[in-house]
Amino acid sequence: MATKPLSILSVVEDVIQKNRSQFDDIDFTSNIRKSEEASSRRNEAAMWLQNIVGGKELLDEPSEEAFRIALRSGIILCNALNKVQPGAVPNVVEAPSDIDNIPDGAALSVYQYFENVRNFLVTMEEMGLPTFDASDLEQGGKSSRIVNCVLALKSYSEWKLEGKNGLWKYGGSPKPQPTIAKIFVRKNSIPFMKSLSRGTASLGDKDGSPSEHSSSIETVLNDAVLNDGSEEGSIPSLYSLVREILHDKKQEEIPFIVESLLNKVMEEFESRAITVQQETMEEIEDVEIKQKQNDDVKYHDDEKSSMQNIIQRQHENIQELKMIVNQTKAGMHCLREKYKEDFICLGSHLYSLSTSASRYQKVLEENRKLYNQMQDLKGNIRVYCRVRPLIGQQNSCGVVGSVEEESISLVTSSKNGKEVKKTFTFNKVFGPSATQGEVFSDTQPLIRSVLDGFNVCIFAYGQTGSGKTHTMSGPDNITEETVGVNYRALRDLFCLLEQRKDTIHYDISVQMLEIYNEQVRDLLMTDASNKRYANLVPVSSTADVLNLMSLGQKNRAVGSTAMNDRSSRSHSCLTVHVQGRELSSGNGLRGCIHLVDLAGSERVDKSEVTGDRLKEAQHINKSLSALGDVISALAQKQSHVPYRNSKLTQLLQDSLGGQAKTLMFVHISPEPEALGETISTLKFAERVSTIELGAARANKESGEVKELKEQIASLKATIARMKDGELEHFKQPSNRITRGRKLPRDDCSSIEDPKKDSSKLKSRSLDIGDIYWNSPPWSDPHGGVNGNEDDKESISCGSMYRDDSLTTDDSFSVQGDTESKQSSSPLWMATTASTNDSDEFEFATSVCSEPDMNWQSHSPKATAVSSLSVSRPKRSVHVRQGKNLETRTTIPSMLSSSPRKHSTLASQPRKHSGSIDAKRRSGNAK
Ligand SMILES: Nc1ncnc2c1ncn2[C@@H]1O[C@H](COP(=O)(O)OP(=O)(O)OP(=O)(O)O)[C@@H](O)[C@H]1O
Repeated sequence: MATKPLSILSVVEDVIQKNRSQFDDIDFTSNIRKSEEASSRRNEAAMWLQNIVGGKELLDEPSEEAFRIALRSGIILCNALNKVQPGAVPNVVEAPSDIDNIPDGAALSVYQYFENVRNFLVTMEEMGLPTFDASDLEQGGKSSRIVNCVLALKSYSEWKLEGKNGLWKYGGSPKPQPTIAKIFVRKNSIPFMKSLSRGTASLGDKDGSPSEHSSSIETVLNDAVLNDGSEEGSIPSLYSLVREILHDKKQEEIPFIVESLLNKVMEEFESRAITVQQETMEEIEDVEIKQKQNDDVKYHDDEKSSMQNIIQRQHENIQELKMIVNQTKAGMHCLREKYKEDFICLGSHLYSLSTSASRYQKVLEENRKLYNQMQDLKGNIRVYCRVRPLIGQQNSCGVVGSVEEESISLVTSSKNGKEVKKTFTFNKVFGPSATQGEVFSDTQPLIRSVLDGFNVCIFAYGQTGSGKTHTMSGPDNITEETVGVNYRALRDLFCLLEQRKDTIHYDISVQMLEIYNEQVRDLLMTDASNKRYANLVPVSSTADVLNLMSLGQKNRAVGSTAMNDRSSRSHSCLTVHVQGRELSSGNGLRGCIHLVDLAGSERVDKSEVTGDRLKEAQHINKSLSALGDVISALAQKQSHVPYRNSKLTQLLQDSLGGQAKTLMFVHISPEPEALGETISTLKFAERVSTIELGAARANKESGEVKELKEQIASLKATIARMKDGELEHFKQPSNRITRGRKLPRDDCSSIEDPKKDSSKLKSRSLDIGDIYWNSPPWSDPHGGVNGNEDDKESISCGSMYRDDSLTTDDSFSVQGDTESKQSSSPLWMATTASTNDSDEFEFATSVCSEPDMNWQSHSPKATAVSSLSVSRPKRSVHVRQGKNLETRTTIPSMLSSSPRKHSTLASQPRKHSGSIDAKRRSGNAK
């Protein structure tokens, strides 16, 4: 849009050009009306002044000239102002007293003129009321401004009279309200108006020729040009235009034409200014938009560049990360290689470690072997002698002359009264002052053997009151120092067990039996109704064993005799069964230790007893005599060892043969009156100590053998199930395949009920069925020593299995069905049983627990060590040359075989026939 230049000259020129014709047709009627309006206003002002001030200076309707002259002195104006606003002009210079004589129009003194008018105008201006120029009072034609001023004061006065306060706003002024455009125009208004004023004044000249008018207009235009400062070149055309308009106009028309022209110029100028302003605003907006767009572009550019920077940085980061990943990969590769090497290294270390471990195992095994070989070299039957102190005679040694490491001398008097010294040699001799600990220290190695799978028997032998119970159990008031071999042995057992727990797992069970008058009784029995089964109680600590021992002691039959009121007339046997499994190989081993406190060995005639006590003593002597027979048979390498002659030898069978290690504590009393018994005891003991059996063997079986056995057992079970009828046959008591032998009926009937409750101890009762199905076989690489049938029958490892040839209908029965027995796996048992002929008591131990089925299926060689009827190669029994052969004959009660009570078993064919029976028959034939 083309914007017209905003210069006064161009505006004036344009206005003149546009309104040229209009200036020619000015309506003078309106001019007249305006003139009338002006005179009316003047009259109103004059009237108001006259009313408020009074006086006669002002006429009712004064002419413009008269109005001006009346007000020239400023007195009326100041007085009127003081009336409206009292004290507004404090000092009003009054007119001289002869003012009436002063001609009209005569000039007042300069002082009056200046002072009053000035004060009036200043005050009016301060009050915010319209004013006029002081010169307006001097020149004609300007009364309208003076009139306006007076009417404004009047209006103010009326506003005040209405009781209003605050800022008064003049509403009656013909002045238009200022606008933006007018403000803009008013910039040049003062000189412009002055020019107009001057122009008007010049137009008012009487001469009033157009050239003079033109000259006035020219002056106005010149002022405008000078103030505008532009378009100097257009002045001539503007002059000619103005002249053209005014040259034919009358004098009185010119002000109106000029006023009209100026109004139009003002309007045009305002509209143009607004337009220019709008255009300027639009331009500014355009510029701003462009600026903004530029800014946006710049922002986008900046953003783009920052994004590019970010991308660049990220790219660099990615590169860096790639580098790190590559480095990490390389590191990982190195690490993997290193780990591989480490693994290989570790593997080789592990291999060497495992090799070392297996070597260590071998060394350990070798160590065990050597250890037990060393024990073997000491002899499998060892005899320790212990001398009891003289009771009540601390300083006397009685008949004991001297006690050496391995020998003891007795001082006796001969027939001729001379003192004779008799010396006896043993593996070890403990004097009266030997402590319980010292006695046990030489027993300790045997305990270790038990955990290595050997059978051990420690028994205390000696006459009543010689200290057997003291050695085995301890005195009545037991302390840590005085506890006997039993407790110490078990404590050691558990100690070793703990040490070996990383290599071998052990299960320990305890059995406690008593043989009284050739009757076997379970000392751990808590249930009186169940007399036929001996308890085998699992234990896990010495405390458990102590509790059991205490229960056993309570159950044990104790009576008094003339010689020792605390004497026990029964044999008691504490048996500890050990079953171990090597954790590495799975190989199993079994061992057991019998701790036997024998009844007193004194002769009946010295016991001075009769009746029941005599019977007890006879039984005791009989069983000890049977023990002597067995030992004698072993010493003389007899083909037949009469284990079956007493319950005691049956019980200890496994510990008296070549399989076991035996330790006999021989106790002697130092009292002179016991000399005879002492000598007999020592002779017997010395004889025993000369026996040297073959090397003992551990009860071990390899994992492979064990596995095969399990398979066989499983197959047998299947066969048994298939052949149900046959199984039923086995279930019949009369047909049951068992091993054992008959015992007198009263053995069982005489069993006493302890009626003791030991509910704290968990025990389990075992029966023959357990053995039948589950007991592991006993293998003997050496085979048997006895070739004849008696031996086959009598070979026992401390157990007596019922022979089916001996069983009768009222014998013990298998508890539960046979298959169910497979689920329980007891290894050892003791049972009581009865037959038609007599009651029987049977007890079994680990070493004789092979089931008959297994036993039958084994080859003779493999099963040679099975308890009953498998022939064994002859073992070497060496009898050391004793110093005194007389020993053999001086203990008739022990060494001379009492009439052997051969079991009918030997001559009776066994019902569970097979190779075993065939062998037996062939043995009989020999
Ligand atoms: N080495 C010893 N030191 C101190 N006292 C002992 C010793 N040996 C035994 N006695 C004491 O001698 C007495 C008899 O001992 P003990 O009862 O052990 O004999 P025993 O051989 O078991 O008799 P019995 O055959 O009648 O059972 C007890 O009072 C016991 O304390």
